[in-house]
Amino acid sequence: MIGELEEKMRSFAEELYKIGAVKIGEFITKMNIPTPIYIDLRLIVSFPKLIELVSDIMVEYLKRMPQFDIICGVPYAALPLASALSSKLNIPMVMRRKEAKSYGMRKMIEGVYKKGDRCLIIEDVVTSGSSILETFRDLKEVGIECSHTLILMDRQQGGTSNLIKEGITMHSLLDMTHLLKYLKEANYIDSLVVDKVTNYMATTQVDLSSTTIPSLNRLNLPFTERIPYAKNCIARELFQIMTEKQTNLCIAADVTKSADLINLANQTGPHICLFKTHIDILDDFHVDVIGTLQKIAEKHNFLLFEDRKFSDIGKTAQMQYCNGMYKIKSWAKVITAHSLAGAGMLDALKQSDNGIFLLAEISTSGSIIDKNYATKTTKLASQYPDLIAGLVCQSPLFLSEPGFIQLTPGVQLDVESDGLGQKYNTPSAVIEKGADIAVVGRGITQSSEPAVAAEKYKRLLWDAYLKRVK
Ligand SMILES: O=c1ccn([C@@H]2O[C@H](COP(=O)(O)O)[C@@H](O)[C@H]2O)c(=O)[nH]1
Repeated sequence: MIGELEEKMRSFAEELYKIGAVKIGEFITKMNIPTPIYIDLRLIVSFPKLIELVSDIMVEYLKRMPQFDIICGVPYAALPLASALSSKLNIPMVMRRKEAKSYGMRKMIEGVYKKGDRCLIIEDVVTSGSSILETFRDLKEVGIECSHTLILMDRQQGGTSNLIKEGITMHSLLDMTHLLKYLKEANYIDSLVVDKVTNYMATTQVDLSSTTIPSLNRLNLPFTERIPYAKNCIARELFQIMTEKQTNLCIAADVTKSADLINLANQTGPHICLFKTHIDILDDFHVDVIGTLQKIAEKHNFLLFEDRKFSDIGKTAQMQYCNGMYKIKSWAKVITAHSLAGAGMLDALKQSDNGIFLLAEISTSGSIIDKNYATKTTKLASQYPDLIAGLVCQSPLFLSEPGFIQLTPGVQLDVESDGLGQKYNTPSAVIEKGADIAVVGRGITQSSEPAVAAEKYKRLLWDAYLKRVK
């Protein structure tokens, strides 16, 4: 920090808080570490006056630094800052691509430069410094020299020392200690938050030379701790419901009469987090059934889930989802899809408030799905974290992605198969094999007392989950 710029930085810190760029809560960093504070400086593009203020401060700061021939912003968040600075100082800018183009010159650095040019790297927020190093390496590759970086905000978690090891001096306008100080003095945060963040910074220093990035195993994490990792709204809601109701039971309500379906929802409602339907097996479907199910779902706090297993080209899948007599989109926020049609179909099914469980494995003997298909499905899911709530599978395919949910069907006590290929496991066996939510159908629907059976499955599944996360 530089003394005379302090007042400007204080008002900058307060402005950041006012526009919502400083968030207090539970978040996940790029390094997959939970954090109680998140700084989102990408927001400032929407506040031209703030860009103006910060680029003025940068210009002041640069008066004390060596001369540079070019400026490069770390993509993408720092690009508007670098470009504002470039025009204020009349120093040319170059741009680093995140990925090389698949056509043309395949250049990683765009713009006009020559070997030996001295470049100043601009970044918004630094935790470990890893993003600056990626940019630095690409610039070095084409002969551009960089030994300084000017950043807006240092989270003080090891960035300075990681960069200096590579010969880069980091200059920051603001650091976490000062941000907390200014916000506390302006009464935006209290000392509890200051202590929590300070303690967090002290215990989460990142040394890039020795770091194996902390890998998380979702099987050991309680559902509440997985909420911040979940990017899909339905996954977050399910973690919440499961925790509140202490149930990870999904009923497969495979009955063919509407009255039976409604009875099942009423009886099992208190014990389930998801009510899974195959709406097209009802002999007497009428839209009123949906309204009734919605009321019961609201009363007992569970979600309606249509196991439609979409698998067609995008356009057809979209019509199957939105149109026809079932109008699935209007009531089932949770649906299933096969992964075989790929990204186009997922784009077609995407809504802002829905969640898809992708089928990576199937619980029936003789299935032609193999390991390769399951792995590709997992990969596809990671490309759509906003849309995918989880995977339908029989084994723990994704361990280090705690934001996804493993949904496992084929669960029944005392029965191994149904004679038509379905394979069953016990509640404790599926939880051990990574299930977060277990689907039980005939184990409940064919019981003489579905409510009692549901309660029993609920207890067995929840106990097995508690044992796993202990
Ligand atoms: O791999 C899968 C995917 C989906 N299911 C569905 O789950 C239920 C299972 O019912 P049970 O009576 O418990 O056998 C059913 O609706 C299937 O369509 C599955 O079994 N396996």
